[in-house]
Amino acid sequence: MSFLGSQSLTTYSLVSGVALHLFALRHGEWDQSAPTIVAWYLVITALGAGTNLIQILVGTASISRLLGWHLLGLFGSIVIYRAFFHRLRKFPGPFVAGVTAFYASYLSAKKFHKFEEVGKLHRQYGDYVRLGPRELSVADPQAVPFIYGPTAKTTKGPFYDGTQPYVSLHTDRDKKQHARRRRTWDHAFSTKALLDYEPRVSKYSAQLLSVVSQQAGRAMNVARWFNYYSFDIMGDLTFGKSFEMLVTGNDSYMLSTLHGDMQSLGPFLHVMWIIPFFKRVPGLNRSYVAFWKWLYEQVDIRSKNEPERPDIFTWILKDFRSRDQTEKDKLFLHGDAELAVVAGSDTTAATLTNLFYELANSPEFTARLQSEIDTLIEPTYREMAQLTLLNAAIDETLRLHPALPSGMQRVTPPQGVRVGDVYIPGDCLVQIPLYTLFRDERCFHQPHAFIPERWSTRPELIKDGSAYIPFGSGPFGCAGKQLALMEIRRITVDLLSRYDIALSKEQTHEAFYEGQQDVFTLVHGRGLQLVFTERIKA
Ligand code: HEM
Repeated sequence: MSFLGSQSLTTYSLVSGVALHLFALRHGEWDQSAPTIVAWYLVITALGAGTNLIQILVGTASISRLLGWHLLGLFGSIVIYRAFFHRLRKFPGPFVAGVTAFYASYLSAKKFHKFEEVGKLHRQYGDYVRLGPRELSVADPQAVPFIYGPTAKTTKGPFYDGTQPYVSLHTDRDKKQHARRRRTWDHAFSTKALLDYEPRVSKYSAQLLSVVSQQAGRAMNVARWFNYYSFDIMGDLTFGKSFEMLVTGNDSYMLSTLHGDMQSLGPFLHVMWIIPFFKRVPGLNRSYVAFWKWLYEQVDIRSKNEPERPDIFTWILKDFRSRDQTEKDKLFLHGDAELAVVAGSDTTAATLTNLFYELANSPEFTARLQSEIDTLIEPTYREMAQLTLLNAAIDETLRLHPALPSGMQRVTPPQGVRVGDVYIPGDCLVQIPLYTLFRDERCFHQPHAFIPERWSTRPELIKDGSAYIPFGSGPFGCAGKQLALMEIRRITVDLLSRYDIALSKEQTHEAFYEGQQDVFTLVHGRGLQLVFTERIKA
């Protein structure tokens, strides 16, 4: 005997799926709850099967069949809604992109060249492309102030929840709280604080010089050594000790874990609901748990050992100690420790690699740059900051190869955002692909060519400089920009004053470009083989 007819229960199952989507999942963000939702499904299914509940209710209907109808209702409703009723439906783009965020993941995973794939979509569909069900890629230079500018009404998107429960300054989505924390970071990068960091930067520059002197005349993978340089500096300025990679010549635990995670998780950054599984499911989370245990140990050691001269962590600890030191404060502290190393390393290393690639391809410009550098005897940070050609080369490198090539995710405010004639509805994800934008004819003449002079003697080659934001802009712009520039200038000056550079015979342009990987920041998977030759000065 059955309590309900099998037919009506099938209908209820289907309708329950539709209702779950329309009245619950369609509203708000559920990414962080994904493991809990899946766990509930498993529990209910097990209970239904284990207690013969279904048999009592419907006789012959099986739990798996009803679950099937429920899921059909749920996913059917999601697809129909996204394709035909969603507020972004009028924006052009591949049909699949509008239906599932896995499309953007597919673009990311395909050779890790999302910046190029998205560029192709813009050439096909125009400035506004629907890249995901709730996501727009915007390549309109006019949109920059509305999405990233100091007075933009946008907030950071769900991508930033990827580090939950650890919330760093970078991943803090609460604007007020972020502004409070940002003041601490701004102290850590004040002009005075930077002077404390200068001797450390010089020390690691000298270590890298020593490595280069041993390998001069032979092909050398500089991408690897620039990574060691930037990571060792950030280790020193955060944990009070270098990772010693410039000395040992081996990858540290931090670098290999970070790069491993970026490779495996990079493609999932558009489907953030998957990330919590990697943190909470036993077995899957082994590397995650081990990493944070290691990080806690480093923070603990650093907290008990104050360095002679203040470092970045001095400021973060000071703020932490002035607070109640609640569990939340501890999550902030450890989130910030990770951020300091992560934000400061790959970005700087990738920029150095790209800079040296461009310089090796521009011998005439590099010779002039060397002459400029030769005017300084023992260059200080302040003096290096005045080198016109050096600064122009860095700017031009970041234009052609932005360290965050696909831009930064933001959410539009409830009232939406208007850019000229285009209205972007509220509560949508927007992202400006910096790689595409910085190579836009509307912003720069000869946009694909490396012409540093556009930033010095030939400003007419810049049509719209306001779109150029390699360090971001507004309240969430890069906190460590001046440290990054100090590191880049120091090692560039030290190397170019002693060495000429050239691509090694084996290094092709294709391999260099193919090896660039977009995993939120840009990394050089295949490296860059350069040959350093001692300079013969007149
Ligand atoms: C060439 C090197 C660098 C580039 C191109 C760069 C670029 C950027 C960009 C575009 C952002 C905005 C990210 C977003 O909105 O999601 C950012 C944020 C940030 N960067 Fe950098 N960065 C570089 C080096 C550094 C260094 C050396 C540090 C030192 C720790 C650093 C610390 C930070 C921090 C703390 C944030 C978060 C700021 C906030 O949310 O208020 N960066 N960076």
